[in-house]
Amino acid sequence: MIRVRVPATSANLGVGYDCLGMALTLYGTFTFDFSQKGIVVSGCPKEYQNADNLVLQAFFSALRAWGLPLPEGVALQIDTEIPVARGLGSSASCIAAGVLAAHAYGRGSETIDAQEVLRQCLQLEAHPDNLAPAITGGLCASFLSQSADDDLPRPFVATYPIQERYRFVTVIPDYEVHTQKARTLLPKTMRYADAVYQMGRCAAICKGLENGDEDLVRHACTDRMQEPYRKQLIPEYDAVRSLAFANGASAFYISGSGPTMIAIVDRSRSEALCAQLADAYPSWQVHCLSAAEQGGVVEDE
Ligand SMILES: Nc1ncnc2c1ncn2[C@@H]1O[C@H](COP(=O)(O)OP(=O)(O)O)[C@@H](O)[C@H]1O
Ligand SMILES: N[C@@H](CCOP(=O)(O)O)C(=O)O
Repeated sequence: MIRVRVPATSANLGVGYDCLGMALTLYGTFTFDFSQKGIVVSGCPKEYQNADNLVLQAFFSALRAWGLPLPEGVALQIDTEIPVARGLGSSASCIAAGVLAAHAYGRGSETIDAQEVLRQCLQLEAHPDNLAPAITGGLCASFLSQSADDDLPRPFVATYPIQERYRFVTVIPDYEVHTQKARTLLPKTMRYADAVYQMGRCAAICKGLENGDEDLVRHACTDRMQEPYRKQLIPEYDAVRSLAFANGASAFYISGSGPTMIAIVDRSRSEALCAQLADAYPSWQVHCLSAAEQGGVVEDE
C-alpha cells in the first residue's frame, strides 16, 4: 500500500502566467493498493473511475519511463479536498500523486529527485507552475530550458518561503472552468510595454510574499496578461473583488485559470474577510488558507 498526500496549488498569482504557483493548505490523499489484479478507482467523479484516470496515467507512464516493473493491478482510492476544474490545481495534484507513487513503488525509499519527478510530471501537463509547488511546496517560480544534450526540456524552480502573516482567502464558485478552454481566450502576442509592466511585477510579488511587504504585493498583483481576458468567465469577478478590497484584502487575483478567486490578506483581517465573502456567496466554498511549506509526500502506513 502506498499513500501520497499532495497540496492544492494556486498558479499565476495573477501576474506570473505559467511560471508562478504556490502550494496551499488544502489536500488530496491518494491511496494505492497493489494486492489484487485489475484496475479499480474510487472516490472521484464517475467519469474518472477507470483506467484512463489521470493519477493512473501518471503512475504508469513514470514506471515505464524509468524502466521499472508494472504491478498486475491497482486499487486507487482518492480522498480529496481539491475541487475539479476550479483553478486549484486538481490536475497537477493527480499527476504529482501518480508520479510520486511510482517512485515509491519502483524505487522504495531511494531519495526523491524533485527535478526528475517534475520532469516526468511535465509529460502530462506542459506548464510547471502548478506542478512545481505540488512537488516542492512554497511559492515557486519555474521555467523550462533545453540545451543541445537534453532529450527533454529541463525544469528549473526557484522556491520562496511565504511570510507567516499572509492568509489566502479562497473563494470557490459552484461552477467549473476548464483550463484548456480558458487558455484559448488569451491573445498570441503581447506589446513590449506590457511585457515590461509584467516582468517587474512578477519578480517583485515573490519578494513581497517572502518578506511580508503588503504594499509591494498589492501593487505587483495587477495582471495585464491573462486576467483581463479570463474574467468574462467569472460573472461575479468585479463584485467579489470590490467586496474583498472593501474588507481588508491587500491583493486579489484569479487562481490558475479560475473560476476560484483569491484575496491575499494579513492574518489579523482574514477571518472577518472570509466571513463576509461566505455570507455574500452562501452556495460557494470560501476557505481561509495558508501557504503550504511542504509539497507532495509519500506518507508512512
Ligand atoms: N480525481 C481525479 N481523477 C482523475 N482526473 C482528475 C481528477 N481530478 C481532476 N482530474 C482531471 O483534471 C481535469 C481538471 O483539470 P483543469 O481543467 O486543469 O482544472 P484544475 O487543475 O484547475 O482543477 C479534469 O477534467 C480531469 O481530467
Ligand atoms: N498557468 C495555467 C494554470 C492553470 O491552473 P489550473 O489550476 O486552472 O489548472 C493557466 O493559467 O492556464
